[in-house]
Amino acid sequence: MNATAEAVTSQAAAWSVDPQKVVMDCRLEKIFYGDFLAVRDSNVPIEQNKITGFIGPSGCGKSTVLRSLNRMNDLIPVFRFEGSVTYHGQDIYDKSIDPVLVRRYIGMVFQQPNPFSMSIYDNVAFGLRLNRFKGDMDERVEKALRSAALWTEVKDKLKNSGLSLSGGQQQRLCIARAVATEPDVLLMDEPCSALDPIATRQVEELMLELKENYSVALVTHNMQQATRVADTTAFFSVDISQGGRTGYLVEMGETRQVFDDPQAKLTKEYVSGEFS
Ligand SMILES: Nc1ncnc2c1ncn2[C@@H]1O[C@H](COP(=O)(O)OP(=O)(O)OP(=O)(O)O)[C@@H](O)[C@H]1O
Repeated sequence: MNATAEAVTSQAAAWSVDPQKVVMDCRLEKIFYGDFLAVRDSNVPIEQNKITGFIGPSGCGKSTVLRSLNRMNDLIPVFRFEGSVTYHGQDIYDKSIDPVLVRRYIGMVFQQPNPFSMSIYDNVAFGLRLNRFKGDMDERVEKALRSAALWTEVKDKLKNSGLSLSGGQQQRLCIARAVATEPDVLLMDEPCSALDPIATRQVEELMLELKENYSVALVTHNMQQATRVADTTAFFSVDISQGGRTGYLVEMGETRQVFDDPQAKLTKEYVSGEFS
């Protein structure tokens, strides 16, 4: 069986998900940058209150897929999307949908902690002000910082610059900023790659707490991290059979199954470290 046929079969065979628990139904048919087909044929359901991990070798399209889930790629002029991403029954790529509103409900945390050059308080309040939040700002800022497990460390220095924090604290500040507007889904693109092991562990523990209230999609290069935090894992690979380098979903399932009993040969080779 060739890689393409194997991928289609394994996706179908490995896993079935209860549609009632799917918060985002992502059917990614083709994603282009200009003429380059970056990702094809990947159905990636994101389940409610679970962490869905995306793993795979460099360049297989993990970040492209993640950024397609809240229309972040729209900011790239050559980006073109075919397929649908349905959030609570609404296709976010429908012409009538405002991408800014999409990002209000589907928030994002990036690889490099990127606090704005402003106070800790203002960093968290930023999105609320943008959305013309009329409620008690202090209360919401505190709530967001508590959700990001940062409150006790910063409560006495809220006027200090966000840039004065350590890398791990900055990343938790970015998580606080993302959750302040109370989104529904959090997209996290390698949120620990710039952090040391202690800060990584703190952010991982935070992710496990956050999934009580949010549905999380997580790109990670770190397979141990996927096994520690992801409920479900999607493994992507690169198809070079047509002369290009096109990413596609090989297999998706419960994390334990993907790592301990992979259905596809490619998944088995990847999780056992035979190729990276
Ligand atoms: N803005 C862009 N313009 C053109 N091509 C891009 C752009 N962003 C990504 N690509 C290409 O799309 C493909 C997938 O990239 P992507 O960053 O999504 O992969 P990835 O699996 O997240 O990689 P990594 O693990 O190295 O971060 C790569 O071939 C990359 O060069």
